[in-house]
Amino acid sequence: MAINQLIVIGGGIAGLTCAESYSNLKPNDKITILSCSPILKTVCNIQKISKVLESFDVFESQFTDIEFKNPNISVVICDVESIDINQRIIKTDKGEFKYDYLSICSGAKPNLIKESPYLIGIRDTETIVDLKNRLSDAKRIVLIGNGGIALELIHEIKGCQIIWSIKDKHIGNAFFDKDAADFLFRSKQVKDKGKKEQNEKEGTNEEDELIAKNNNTSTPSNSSLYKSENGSALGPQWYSKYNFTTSDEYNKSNQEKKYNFNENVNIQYSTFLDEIYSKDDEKLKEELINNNNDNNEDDWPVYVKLSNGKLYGCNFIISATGVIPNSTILTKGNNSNNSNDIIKLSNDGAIIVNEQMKTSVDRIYASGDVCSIDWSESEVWFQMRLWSQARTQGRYTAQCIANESVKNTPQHDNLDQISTSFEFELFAHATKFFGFKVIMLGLYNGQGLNLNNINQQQQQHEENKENKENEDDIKIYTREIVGEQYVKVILKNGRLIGSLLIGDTDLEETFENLILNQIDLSRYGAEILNPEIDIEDYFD
Ligand SMILES: Cc1cc2nc3c(=O)[nH]c(=O)nc-3n(C[C@H](O)[C@H](O)[C@H](O)COP(=O)(O)OP(=O)(O)OC[C@H]3O[C@@H](n4cnc5c(N)ncnc54)[C@H](O)[C@@H]3O)c2cc1C
Ligand SMILES: NC(=O)C1=CN([C@@H]2O[C@H](COP(=O)(O)OP(=O)(O)OC[C@H]3O[C@@H](n4cnc5c(N)ncnc54)[C@H](O)[C@@H]3O)[C@@H](O)[C@H]2O)C=CC1
Repeated sequence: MAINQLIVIGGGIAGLTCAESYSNLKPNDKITILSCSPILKTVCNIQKISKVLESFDVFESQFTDIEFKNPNISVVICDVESIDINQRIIKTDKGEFKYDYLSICSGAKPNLIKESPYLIGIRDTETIVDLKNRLSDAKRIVLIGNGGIALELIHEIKGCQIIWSIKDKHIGNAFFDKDAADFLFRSKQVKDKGKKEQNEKEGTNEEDELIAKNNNTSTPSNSSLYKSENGSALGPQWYSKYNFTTSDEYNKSNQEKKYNFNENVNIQYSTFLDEIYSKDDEKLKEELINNNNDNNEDDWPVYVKLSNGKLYGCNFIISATGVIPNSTILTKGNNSNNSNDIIKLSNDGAIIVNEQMKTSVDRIYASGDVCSIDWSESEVWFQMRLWSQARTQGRYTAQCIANESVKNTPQHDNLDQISTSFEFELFAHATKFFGFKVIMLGLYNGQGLNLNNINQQQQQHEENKENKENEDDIKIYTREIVGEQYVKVILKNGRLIGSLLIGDTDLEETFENLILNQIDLSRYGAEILNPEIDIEDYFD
């Protein structure tokens, strides 16, 4: 029986899941993980929320723990430089490695909008340590971006002013439409107010909680040995381990000024970052003369000019503006940047894989943030660069490689099936924003539908307080209790195709079943969201 050598590049969630799943499927094969970070990401405490939704914790494991647990896995800490696809050799700073099969799980890095020593991105533990250090004496920062990281940071960073520049008209555009974003925004204010009142009543304050939280902060590990490379992406609720209060505020035990979201966050809607000026930049002097100087009474190390002409001095800038897939390890030396390129990439630079997670090169597979998937035939699944998808893809890739390796051999019939393409049938994501549980199912935001129609319909909904059918036979129903929960469903031709659930709604399992079963719900109309009715009774 031939023993295959599988090489996995990357020790993030996709890489480790791929390596461990393959190890279970083919315990006699050899697996080598090449990672520039000695800290690998493992998943623990997996809890099934529904058929497709699960929550889990992500732990940082030493590579020696992984080798101990899986005798056929070895880990080499190295920097992969390029891949000779003809000789099937991987070139690294620690020498060359030959593979029979290769799984590229090299993740992504922050897409920084400008180069500046005052501008940082957030990805791994190291970048968080940098953020924490910079915050310790910061009075004002500028946050650019309106996606997952920005939403988390705006909720967590306390004690300094944040100028939040977003290119959209509402917050959280990467995840939410205006309706849902407004709900979150208003609910956060209600929640903050309630918390403040309760604290005052009980004589506790936010600082006590933060001190407790800070005491629990584990020593951050050095996640990457290579300065030029990033470590693995942080885990769910990564921020709960850290306290992002500036020491200035934090150390004043009897401070008068309490944190207040409205006062501390200045949102600049529909703006882009135009320029960054260091304080001794000649052009800055001109800008300061021309600009209304109200925002800049202090002397700041760096200044930011936004597209609306406003100039803000600040201590530093966070660019939370998406990611760039780490695909150059495969393209280097293989692509020449023309249409005949051997390695097929998507527009955003990710490695395109087919329905077997195989790249355009034989024996090379890819999964997680580095890959691009557009083969799913399901109308209600789409790719987003998330933990849950990286895990599913890593497992499915292991299955595909194992299937391929036993093709036309007697072992074929004995191979376990731990994953199928069914895992790409329904988009499902469970997370938390502003302290609220958030569940996204299917086309929860009307992705790929005629959004103008949907938006118009939502406007009508606001004006008329009733939903109307549009040309595409798409109906959107929403219900909300400010500060508690928000429920949105999207129906196409009477069938549920997406749902967004914020707060403890207990509806995830029911709606997931309704999307998967594609039952015609037309006759229920808006009743589908009537809280007096137990919707499950209808469909038992
Ligand atoms: C701050 C933050 C918060 C997030 N929060 C959530 C969340 O709440 N929920 C959610 O679902 N998703 C979240 N995500 C997204 C999620 O973390 C990623 O989608 C997921 O971790 C991707 O996993 P991956 O294994 O593909 O990549 P990564 O975790 O980036 O791992 C890539 C690995 O490849 C290695 N590597 C890269 N280049 C090389 C090289 N040349 N040589 C050797 N090794 C290399 C890296 O060291 C790393 O080990 C968050 C992301 C960030 C940055
Ligand atoms: N709870 C969760 O599920 C979380 C998931 N993540 C994931 O981590 C990854 C990284 O997060 P983010 O960086 O927040 O990416 P993101 O994709 O969530 O959001 C990127 C944001 O940057 C904006 N943007 C892009 N280019 C810009 C430019 N030039 N100027 C101004 N704005 C620009 C986009 O409009 C968008 O609002 C994403 O894949 C995200 O899905 C991150 C945090 C939390």
